[in-house]
Amino acid sequence: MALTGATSIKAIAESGDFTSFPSNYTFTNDPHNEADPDPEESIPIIDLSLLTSGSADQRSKIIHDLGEACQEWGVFMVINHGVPESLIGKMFDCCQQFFDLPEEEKKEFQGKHVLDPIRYGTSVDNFSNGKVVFWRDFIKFFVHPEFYSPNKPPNFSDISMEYSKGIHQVVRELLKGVSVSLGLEASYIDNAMNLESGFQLLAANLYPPCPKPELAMGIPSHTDHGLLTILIQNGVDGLQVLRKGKWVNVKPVPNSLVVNTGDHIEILSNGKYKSAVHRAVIKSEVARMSLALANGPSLDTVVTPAIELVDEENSAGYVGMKYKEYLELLYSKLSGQSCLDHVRVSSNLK
Ligand SMILES: O=C(O)CCC(=O)C(=O)O
Ligand SMILES: [Fe+2]
Repeated sequence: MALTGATSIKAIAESGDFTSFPSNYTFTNDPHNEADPDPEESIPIIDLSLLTSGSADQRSKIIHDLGEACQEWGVFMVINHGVPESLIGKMFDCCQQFFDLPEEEKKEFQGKHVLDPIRYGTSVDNFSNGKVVFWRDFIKFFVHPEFYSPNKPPNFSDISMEYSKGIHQVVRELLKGVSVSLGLEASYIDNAMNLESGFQLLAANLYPPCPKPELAMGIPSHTDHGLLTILIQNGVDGLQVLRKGKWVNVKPVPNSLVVNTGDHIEILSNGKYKSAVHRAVIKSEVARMSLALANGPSLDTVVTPAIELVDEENSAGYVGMKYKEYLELLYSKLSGQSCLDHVRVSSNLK
């Protein structure tokens, strides 16, 4: 089989047609340094029901924990989030059915432009300018404020609409807590980021079984562009987050949502909360699937550090940029690598 970027990883993995591992899948930039198998601290857990309906004491404890999770980790798990397990199960079923479609049918969804609302692809966006192909197929679609979805399988659209609405609700609640943790009004981020028309991008990632998982990479080290990304997986681990210079394996507790901070939380908080650096490794003999739902400001919002967080001691560390322009820069010029350096005020590197 010809190993070109246009061939899905699923088709390649299923063909089993390797005499030696193809060099264009061998990833060397980000050496596969092992994550610490037994880290001293574990990833924080936030009980959302205490944030939304706990006592005043419980609420202030959770807000404190949430602030600490954002500041110290950039990743945390949310339990009692209210998104039904059955709905999550249906989402995975739909995504599996999508990836199981014949190649020609999936290719109908290949976008031409990086901001096309539905994009099926392999490796990473705009990968053709890079030499390494990552061990991942994806389908990405915009679900808010306008809703798009592939029309195959037939119930994909209904299920993903229900799922993304449920997640938007969770994100808006979390961002109330994040606002208070920054010393701002609870509705601050919701208003400043125009979350009523906030941009949501749903990405389903498929990482098929790999004959040499130690040589390949699913998604290399990166940060996400939005405010918060909500991630769930099909029970197979592979997400790692960089903490204090070391990769930490994320092992979600049952029925939790994994949340990571994105670039626009870093900008808005004037660098108090950093955008989480993470990657997806290939480890398993079985297929891994993850659903990453990026939740950002509205596309027209010009994001700057919150004025309340800027003073003589803490000058603004980032220049304002419209979120849409940020995305265009990220995807068309920078091939999905972090854009933060472009908005960071260089005299204020933290
Ligand atoms: O599959 C994962 O665990 C990570 C996915 C991810 O980082 C992304 O889609 O941006
Ligand atoms: Fe990511």
